[in-house]
Amino acid sequence: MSLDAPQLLSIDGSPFTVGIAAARFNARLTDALLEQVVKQLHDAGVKKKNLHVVRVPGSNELPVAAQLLAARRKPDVVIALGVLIRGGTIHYELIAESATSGLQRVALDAKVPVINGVVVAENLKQAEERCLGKINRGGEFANSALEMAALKKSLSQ
Ligand SMILES: Nc1c(NC[C@H](O)[C@H](O)[C@H](O)CO)[nH]c(=O)[nH]c1=O
Ligand SMILES: CC(=O)[C@@H](O)COP(=O)(O)O
Repeated sequence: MSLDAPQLLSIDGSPFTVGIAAARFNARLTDALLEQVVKQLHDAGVKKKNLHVVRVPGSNELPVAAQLLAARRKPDVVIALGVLIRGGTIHYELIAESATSGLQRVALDAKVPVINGVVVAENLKQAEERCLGKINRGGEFANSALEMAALKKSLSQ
């Protein structure tokens, strides 16, 4: 279990615009991740009007949604959220790989940081621990987003 996430740097989120794409697959868990992310961003000062949330069917659709958000909403950072749980076939593994490389591609092509907030779990218990339990992955994704938005801003000046 990975618990060694970096400490949040002291970052004022008030100047930032954030795009969030969240899958609807495994909705109880992705909704919880989304709540954690939004709470952390609000706590850091990100304004409600500067949060653009879109939903997609599953994690496979996240790269396109991230690309559309990056192009249409001009965010400082995009966060992609999904929960992939091993099924009976290797389908989840293929999606995990293509979503990961797709999200990175969008980030590099659009020159906008894209946070990979896709939880990939062997089973429901692992996924619940990360989205509903003592591991606050959503908060960690939000912190990464704030740090990358701040980095982008500082290097753009
Ligand atoms: N099995 C999971 C999926 N599967 C759905 C795909 O992401 C996609 O929507 C479908 O293949 C149509 O392109 N998605 C998740 O987010 N989590 C899963 O566990
Ligand atoms: C339909 C899916 O997204 C797929 O991952 C479901 O799992 P399975 O591998 O059992 O077909």
